[in-house]
Amino acid sequence: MQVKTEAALKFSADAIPSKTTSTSLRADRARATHYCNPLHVAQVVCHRQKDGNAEFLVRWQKRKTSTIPPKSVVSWHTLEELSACLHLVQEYCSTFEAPDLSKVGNQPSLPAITSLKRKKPGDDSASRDFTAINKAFLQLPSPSSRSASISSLDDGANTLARAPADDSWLSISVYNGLLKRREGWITAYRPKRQVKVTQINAVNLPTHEMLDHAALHTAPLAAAIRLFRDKFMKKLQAVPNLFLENHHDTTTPSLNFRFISSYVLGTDVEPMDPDFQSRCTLPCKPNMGANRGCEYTHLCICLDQAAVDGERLRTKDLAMFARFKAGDSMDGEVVPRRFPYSISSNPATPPTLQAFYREQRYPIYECNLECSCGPRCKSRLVQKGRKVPLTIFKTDERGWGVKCEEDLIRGEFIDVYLGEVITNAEAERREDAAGSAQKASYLYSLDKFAGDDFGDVKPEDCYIVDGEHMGNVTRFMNHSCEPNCRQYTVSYQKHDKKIYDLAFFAYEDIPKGVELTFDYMDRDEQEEDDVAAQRAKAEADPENESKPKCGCGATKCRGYLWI
Ligand SMILES: C[S@@+](CC[C@H](N)C(=O)[O-])C[C@H]1O[C@@H](n2cnc3c(N)ncnc32)[C@H](O)[C@@H]1O
Repeated sequence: MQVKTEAALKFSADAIPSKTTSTSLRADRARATHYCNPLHVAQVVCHRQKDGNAEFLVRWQKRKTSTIPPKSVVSWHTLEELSACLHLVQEYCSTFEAPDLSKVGNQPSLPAITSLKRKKPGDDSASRDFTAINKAFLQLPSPSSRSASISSLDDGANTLARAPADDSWLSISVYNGLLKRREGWITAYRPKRQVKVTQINAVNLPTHEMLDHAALHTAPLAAAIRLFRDKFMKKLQAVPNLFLENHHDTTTPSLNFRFISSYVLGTDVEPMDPDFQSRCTLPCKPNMGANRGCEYTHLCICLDQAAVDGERLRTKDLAMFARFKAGDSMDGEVVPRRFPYSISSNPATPPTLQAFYREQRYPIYECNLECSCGPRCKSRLVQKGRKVPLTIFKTDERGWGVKCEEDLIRGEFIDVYLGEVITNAEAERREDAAGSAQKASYLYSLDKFAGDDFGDVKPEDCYIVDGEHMGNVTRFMNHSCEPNCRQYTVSYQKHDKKIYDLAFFAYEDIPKGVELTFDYMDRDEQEEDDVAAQRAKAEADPENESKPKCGCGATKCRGYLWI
């Protein structure tokens, strides 16, 4: 049996087994206890080619309680050792230009890739320039205190860079000795025999030499890219009727994303007490209405807050109809109400959102688990989940997008937006942490009822859905100023104005394969001239300079995403 030695943990190049021969398999096993824990890895900084394989330079999280000299420790690791942190390797690899598909094919299992190129700064939102990497890597002291002489870590454990005379050097040096596993952490280790701990200055990590080497040796990244794809496909397989398509490059959506099937409630997010759940009782009963659901449009308590059916009210009570037309509130009045969905007698035709709801954006109240009606009730649709087959696909210039594999008819339900439900304060904290980098945004406010007539939900108390790291397919839907889908509020618990569903319906007939989009600002339709004037004004305003530009290409494009 292979005995684990401290030498095996050395983070010089020689310590990393790279070939799976019978002896190196044993070596792999010996290293198995040193698989990198994602909680301890801060960032993947650079890569190099070693014996034809890629190795990645990893920066470890700083250990608050550590008294061991290095405040930042880096080490080289194989893909295998980084198998639990592949999303960090993927983030690093996204700083390289995707390879030409005509050379590498587009199969789920990719052949070796030879044309990866380091992206030029500003190529797209995912690209980072090297200065940015360096800055993120260390909280740098002022440039004047940096060492003028930087050695490459490629030189191995004996590299010693000349340090500047001031004390700042201590906090920026990188221990380059042995690593040891201690209390679940991988820490720098100073063997007793070792008289002098070798350190290198890490002010400019990755060094220019490392960057040059990485730019020249991109071929081994093909193995990493293949792994990203395989791992994402595994996540996708757990979601019915969902596919991935990429005819542009070999990238895969972020591995730091988990598909979920319902909201995940964050800290301090409280759903309403189920005891206050309003529900329909008698005369509603399961499977009434010729097996097509509830027919009690003026008695069902669940329709209390539904839209008033003006046409039927006119035939029933002219005086009341006049009040309704004059804009009086019909809350609490026994009047005919409208079911939100039309159910066709043809089972091949999907249910659709009634025109009134589609145009007026009236909140939809569906029956809930406590209701007396059965599963066929007309007021149950969104809660039954997505039925249409969707594909996440790579767009020309807007990252990933979503399309449907079948024709959609106007008013057809697509899916809800899911994610982690967080407080406003937490959303602000996350936005601040993301900084000014032009990152994609996945925050969706649950503010439909903020400042409504009852005034019981203040804007600052609204919750926010964050779909960045957990969510579902709709988190990949892009914005258009002339969208073909719209988002509607769907509630099961009428009194809970803070947690409800954000449901997407087709706003027009959408042929199969057309990208599904919605308006991130949820604006009503405007005249073309008004939009053009608005766009010209926005473009002239220096405050908008750093705002993300819209690439929807619509005639009525407002120019910016959030404007
Ligand atoms: C909810 S995500 C949509 C999915 C995203 N494309 C992706 O690849 O993950 C929102 C982000 O997508 C990009 N995006 C969406 N619509 C866009 C548009 N019309 N023009 C430019 N970028 C857009 C922006 O980066 C935005 O912050």
